[in-house]
Amino acid sequence: MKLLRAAPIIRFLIPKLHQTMSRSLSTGVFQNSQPLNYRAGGRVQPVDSVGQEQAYEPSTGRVIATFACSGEKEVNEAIQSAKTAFKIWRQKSGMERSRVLLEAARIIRERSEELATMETINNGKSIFEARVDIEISWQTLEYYAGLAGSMAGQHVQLPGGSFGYTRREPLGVCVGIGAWNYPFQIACWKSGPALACGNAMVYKPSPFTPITVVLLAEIFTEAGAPPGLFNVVQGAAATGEFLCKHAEVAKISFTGSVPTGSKIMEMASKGIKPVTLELGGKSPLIIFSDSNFDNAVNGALMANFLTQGQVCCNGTRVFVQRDILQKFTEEVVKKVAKIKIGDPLLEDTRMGPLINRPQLEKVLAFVKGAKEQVSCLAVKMVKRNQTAAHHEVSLSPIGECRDDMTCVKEEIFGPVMSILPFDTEEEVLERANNTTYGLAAGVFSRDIQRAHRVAAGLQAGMCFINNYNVSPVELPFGGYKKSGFGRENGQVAIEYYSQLKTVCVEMGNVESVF
Ligand SMILES: NC(=O)c1ccc[n+]([C@@H]2O[C@H](COP(=O)([O-])OP(=O)(O)OC[C@H]3O[C@@H](n4cnc5c(N)ncnc54)[C@H](O)[C@@H]3O)[C@@H](O)[C@H]2O)c1
Ligand SMILES: O=CCc1c[nH]c2ccc(O)cc12
Repeated sequence: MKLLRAAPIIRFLIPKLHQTMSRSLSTGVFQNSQPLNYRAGGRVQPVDSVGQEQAYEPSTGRVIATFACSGEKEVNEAIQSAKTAFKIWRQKSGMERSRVLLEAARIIRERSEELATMETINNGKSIFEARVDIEISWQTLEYYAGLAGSMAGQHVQLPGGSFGYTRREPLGVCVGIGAWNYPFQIACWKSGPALACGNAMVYKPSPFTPITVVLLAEIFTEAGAPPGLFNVVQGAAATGEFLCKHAEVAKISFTGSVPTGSKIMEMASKGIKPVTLELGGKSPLIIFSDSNFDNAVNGALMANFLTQGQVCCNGTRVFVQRDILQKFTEEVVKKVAKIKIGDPLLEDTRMGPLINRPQLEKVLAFVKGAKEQVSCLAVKMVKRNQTAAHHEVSLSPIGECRDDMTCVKEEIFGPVMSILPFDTEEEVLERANNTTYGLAAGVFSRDIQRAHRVAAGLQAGMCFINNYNVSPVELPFGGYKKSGFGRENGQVAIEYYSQLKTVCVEMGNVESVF
């Protein structure tokens, strides 16, 4: 992961434009006062609703936004708005689309500090990490802007001078449904390739993190996107279902849990809609004793503790070769104890609060269960109660776990690392693959043949060798098995947001057999 310096941002000197969002915000101050739905190029209140949600600032437990969940009529309004924009956008050349995406990327870069601050306030991740998320976000738009101008088909010569060619065409109105752990970034991972291909999008963020995706919508408009190209509806499951069941939606790209992914696929199947499913994981990280020890320890930390451990591809099952197990565990415990937990807007904080209290309770229940399952368990537990209700994090690298423990089998989505000893390559590969998930995996070894052999044998869509949790936009990302299908990022994402038309051209006369 590239680390960013805190750059002074000129935007903060222009309070008129972005008054409510400036980096001068400290924890406990922000209060949303604007509509959080976005369609036809502006913020709107939904025309109907299915209940109400509240979004929190995790580090204080304060309600920062109260909003109506979009009902069926509002969802339809957003889709109609997207349809209108699609008619214009699909006619644009790749280079014209590219210019809009590049301008959006430029604005995001210019407003990075403000966007990162809002992401931190609403999600709880450290400002240090949020800056990286925003950097990856504008890079994503730049990357797909770069591809937009060169999307092309194939020319195929046929007998007698006839020929055929293929055209890569947009799908239409695409729906994006996102999770709360990377609110802004997930919206860019979906909208970047979708818009580059000529589609329009209606996006629904998680009700826990409704704020920053609306800023993205405003940025697209400011960058020159036709009104309605990128729309936002807010809400939870019911709103999501209206989107998935709508007859005029051409594609659904979903990021979230396996159970919800399964429901999305079922709804999409009724309308024969293609889906991309970016789901959960319980990924293995294999550390051989010939690894560079310090890199392996750092890799394990990167694999487990970013965004308070709430990362889909985290390498939470850390298999360590037995001869270095003790040294490795001691070093991890030592380094974990030094992780600076606290107010996520402070410069030196590296770990903020979990997203909310139910998530915290869930994580703590896993840790409690793990302690009960193994008598000689070495649990390093740092628990700091801050003044506010949600500001609590448990860091628990658990020594000498067994494969059959609940905390080893199930996705926890919190800062909990399970350390599992192993002896041989064959054994560890079998154990690493013994899961219904297949999102990511990692291997640390100095033996390059072994590293590549193990990567080839791992049943996971994203494999890291001698690093973990770096996600350059140039590389495709997505799961095997129950972790989903389809890919985000990389050139291949274009295939998931476009359809291929074949045109067959006759240059001679029609010879009828009748
Ligand atoms: N593979 C990836 O890229 C990736 C990235 C981030 C998170 N995740 C996974 O996401 C999960 C955590 O996120 P979460 O708690 O937000 O997941 P979730 O499945 O509860 O919710 C995800 C989104 O789906 C919506 N939703 C819920 N029920 C729905 C329904 N019936 N129809 C339509 N939409 C519905 C939610 O409102 C939210 O916007 C973890 O399992 C994590 O691994 C995966
Ligand atoms: O929580 C998931 C994190 C993640 C890291 N890199 C990528 C790339 C594409 C995604 O859809 C998710 C992720």
